[in-house]
Amino acid sequence: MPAHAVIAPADITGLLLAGGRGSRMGGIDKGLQPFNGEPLALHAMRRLAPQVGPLMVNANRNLAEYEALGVPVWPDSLPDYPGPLAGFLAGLEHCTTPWLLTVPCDTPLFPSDLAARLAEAAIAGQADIAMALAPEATEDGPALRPQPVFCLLRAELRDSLLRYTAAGGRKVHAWISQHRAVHVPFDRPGDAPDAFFNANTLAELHALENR
Ligand SMILES: Nc1nc2c(ncn2[C@@H]2O[C@H](COP(=O)(O)OP(=O)(O)OP(=O)(O)O)[C@@H](O)[C@H]2O)c(=O)[nH]1
Ligand SMILES: [Mg+2]
Repeated sequence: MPAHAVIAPADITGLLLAGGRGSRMGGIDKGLQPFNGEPLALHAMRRLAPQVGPLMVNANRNLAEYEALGVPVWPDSLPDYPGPLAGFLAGLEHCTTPWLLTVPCDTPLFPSDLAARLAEAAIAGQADIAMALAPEATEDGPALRPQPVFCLLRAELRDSLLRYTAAGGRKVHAWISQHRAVHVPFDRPGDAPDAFFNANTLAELHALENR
């Protein structure tokens, strides 16, 4: 790859991951839950759209409601809610751009420069995957934690992920570690410290609304 290569937004398909069970929310469809009066999925799509070219949604329930967002909706091809890698796979199976960017449906404040910074790091590191790192509070103070569902993936990884999941693999980190990956910290001065706050429970969702 030439050193001056860049990844343009049009080279990236944005994939909203909304295919989980939402069990910590009582089994409801997380992406359709209202956040400040509008579905979480709509907030995420609005933030994602200016950063990428094509958009798609991965969902396994209420497909018509996701289709109302006006973008293609793809369910998992793997049965039984095997986890986020099933969403990655659904995205890679339908992606026609060289890169795919995944974002989850439950993190409405994710950075507006997510795609640009992951893309820059992927090129600089000649990587096939770029994953976000975000500051999180721990007992020993703030630490940078991987955000495995915020991933920029080269579309050519599809066959690798097909093989990994067909063999029963379910762990995002284990699959990613088979590839050339870079980690991209989002803790610069000016980065919002709560950009990667996600809502797993309704209480967390309401707390996030009131920030
Ligand atoms: N396609 C697909 N996506 C999933 C699956 N499990 C989780 N995800 C997505 O991965 C992201 C992070 O998952 P979680 O925060 O654990 O969401 P969840 O699995 O719906 O919620 P819990 O059941 O409470 O764990 C979310 O965007 C989910 O929609 C799955 O089995 N299939
Ligand atoms: Mg889960």
